[in-house]
Amino acid sequence: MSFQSLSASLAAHPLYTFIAAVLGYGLAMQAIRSGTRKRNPKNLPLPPGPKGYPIIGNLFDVPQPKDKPWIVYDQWSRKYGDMIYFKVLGQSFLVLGSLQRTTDLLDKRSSNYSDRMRMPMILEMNWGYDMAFLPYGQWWRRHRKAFNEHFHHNIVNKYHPIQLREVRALLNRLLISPEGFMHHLRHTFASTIMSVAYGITVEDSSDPYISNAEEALNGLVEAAIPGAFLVDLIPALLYVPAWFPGAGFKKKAAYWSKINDDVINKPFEYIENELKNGKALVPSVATSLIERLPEKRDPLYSEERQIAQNTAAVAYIGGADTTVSTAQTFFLAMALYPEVQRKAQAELDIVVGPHRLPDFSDRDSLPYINAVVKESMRWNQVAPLAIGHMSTVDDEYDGYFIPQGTVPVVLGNSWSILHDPEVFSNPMEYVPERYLKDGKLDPNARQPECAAFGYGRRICPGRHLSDDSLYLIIASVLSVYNIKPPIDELGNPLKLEAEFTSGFLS
Ligand code: HEM
Repeated sequence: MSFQSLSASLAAHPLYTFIAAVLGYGLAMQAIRSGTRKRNPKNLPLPPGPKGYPIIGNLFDVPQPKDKPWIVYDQWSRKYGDMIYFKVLGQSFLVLGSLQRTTDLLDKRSSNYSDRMRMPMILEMNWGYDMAFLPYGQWWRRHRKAFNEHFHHNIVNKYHPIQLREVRALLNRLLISPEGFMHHLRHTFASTIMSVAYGITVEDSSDPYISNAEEALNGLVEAAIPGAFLVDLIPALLYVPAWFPGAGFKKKAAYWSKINDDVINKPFEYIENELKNGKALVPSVATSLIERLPEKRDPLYSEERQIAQNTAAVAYIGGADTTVSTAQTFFLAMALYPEVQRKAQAELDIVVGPHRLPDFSDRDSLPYINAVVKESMRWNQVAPLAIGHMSTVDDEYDGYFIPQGTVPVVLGNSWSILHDPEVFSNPMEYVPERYLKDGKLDPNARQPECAAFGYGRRICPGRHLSDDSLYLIIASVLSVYNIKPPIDELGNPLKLEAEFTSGFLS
């Protein structure tokens, strides 16, 4: 074989293509980095972090999504400080490990730190409809505005009747089959948010709307931590054929993409058709958005329809899995901390009494219950690294250079912030008393809301709805049930240990 034919057949070999893509990408990123040096005229240092290798950077140091990355970053913070900078294949990451850092950058400079990393895997999975992954700009703003109109602080009380109905149904399901509490909680939130978003009442969790959305979320949990799939770091891999070893991500992406199609289209089209046929529907986010669409011949119609469709789907997707996770945390905490449970029930006995169930009007009179809601948010965060923010221009901060260009993904380590032993003594313990002073909520205590819902202009817009749901579940369940550990065959309580899953949502 001649040298030319050998090199020609090598060039056609997929492994060669792969290696060339990795090296090419690494070299391109090195070139961008040299460009970065030119943009740093004061020659400021980058923030500290683990030293990496040329081209691959810290590829072998970064924790995998299954390894609870927030805990690893928390340990790194002790070595490098509360700003850790590292690179993987040219992509820069900046992990912020304290409230001061997230406030300075993500809140106070949020006009610069509100973009999102382009994640090819997420887009391949058809998540482009979810505003959580949209780049900062006009298209995102239009989505956020449509969403806020239905979920801002002063409007969420219109969903109280749905929340009351669903939480009471939960109490009934818990009575019939208490051992299924994990499933019942999931059903309650899915059903609540389905009613809010589409006005659809879901009788059973095997309902295809719910099972589709849950399957879509399973994919998101796997893929949404930056770097979880190599293709996010080496977008050239998108062009590798699906049969190529290591290109399994393509099959996964195609599967989830189809599921997402159904999540976006099916319930929305159902509501659209029912309205077209003149059916009287329960008012919902979807009906209100559809009724306000411009005429079909209006040039804005198709964009506005897409925003409406995306907004309803995102309400469901953003709301179904997050709050349920915090409610499950609450159940675990009650089984582990009976004394906390007893105090919460004593408060309910005095304020609500034995003849009715608590409702939203009781909330201001239940400081201990409110503290339990807060501690359930803090003890284990649903989204411990929030969602990565990205800067749009170069920045100087505290004597460091923070480059745009290769664009640092800025991860607020909410877990570190809410487990800082200087602020929360014994942070691994579940202690609602941290938020109380003289029997009232202490306004000076650090609130978990400062980090649990993310930061700046991207802060979670569903937080008010979620807070109401959590309060009602916690107050209602504790007013009629005791939560205890399971028992063994001799009737002795099993020893429980708190253990949380890893991934984008914990
Ligand atoms: C315990 C409950 C919840 C938690 C802990 C939570 C947490 C978060 C976090 C950490 C972010 C990322 C913020 C950032 O980028 O800095 C976020 C974004 C978002 N959340 Fe939530 N969330 C919860 C409930 C909900 C609910 C109930 C909804 C919908 C009704 C929702 C809808 C969204 C949306 C649409 C975004 C994207 C915002 C954007 O990128 O502009 N979330 N959430």
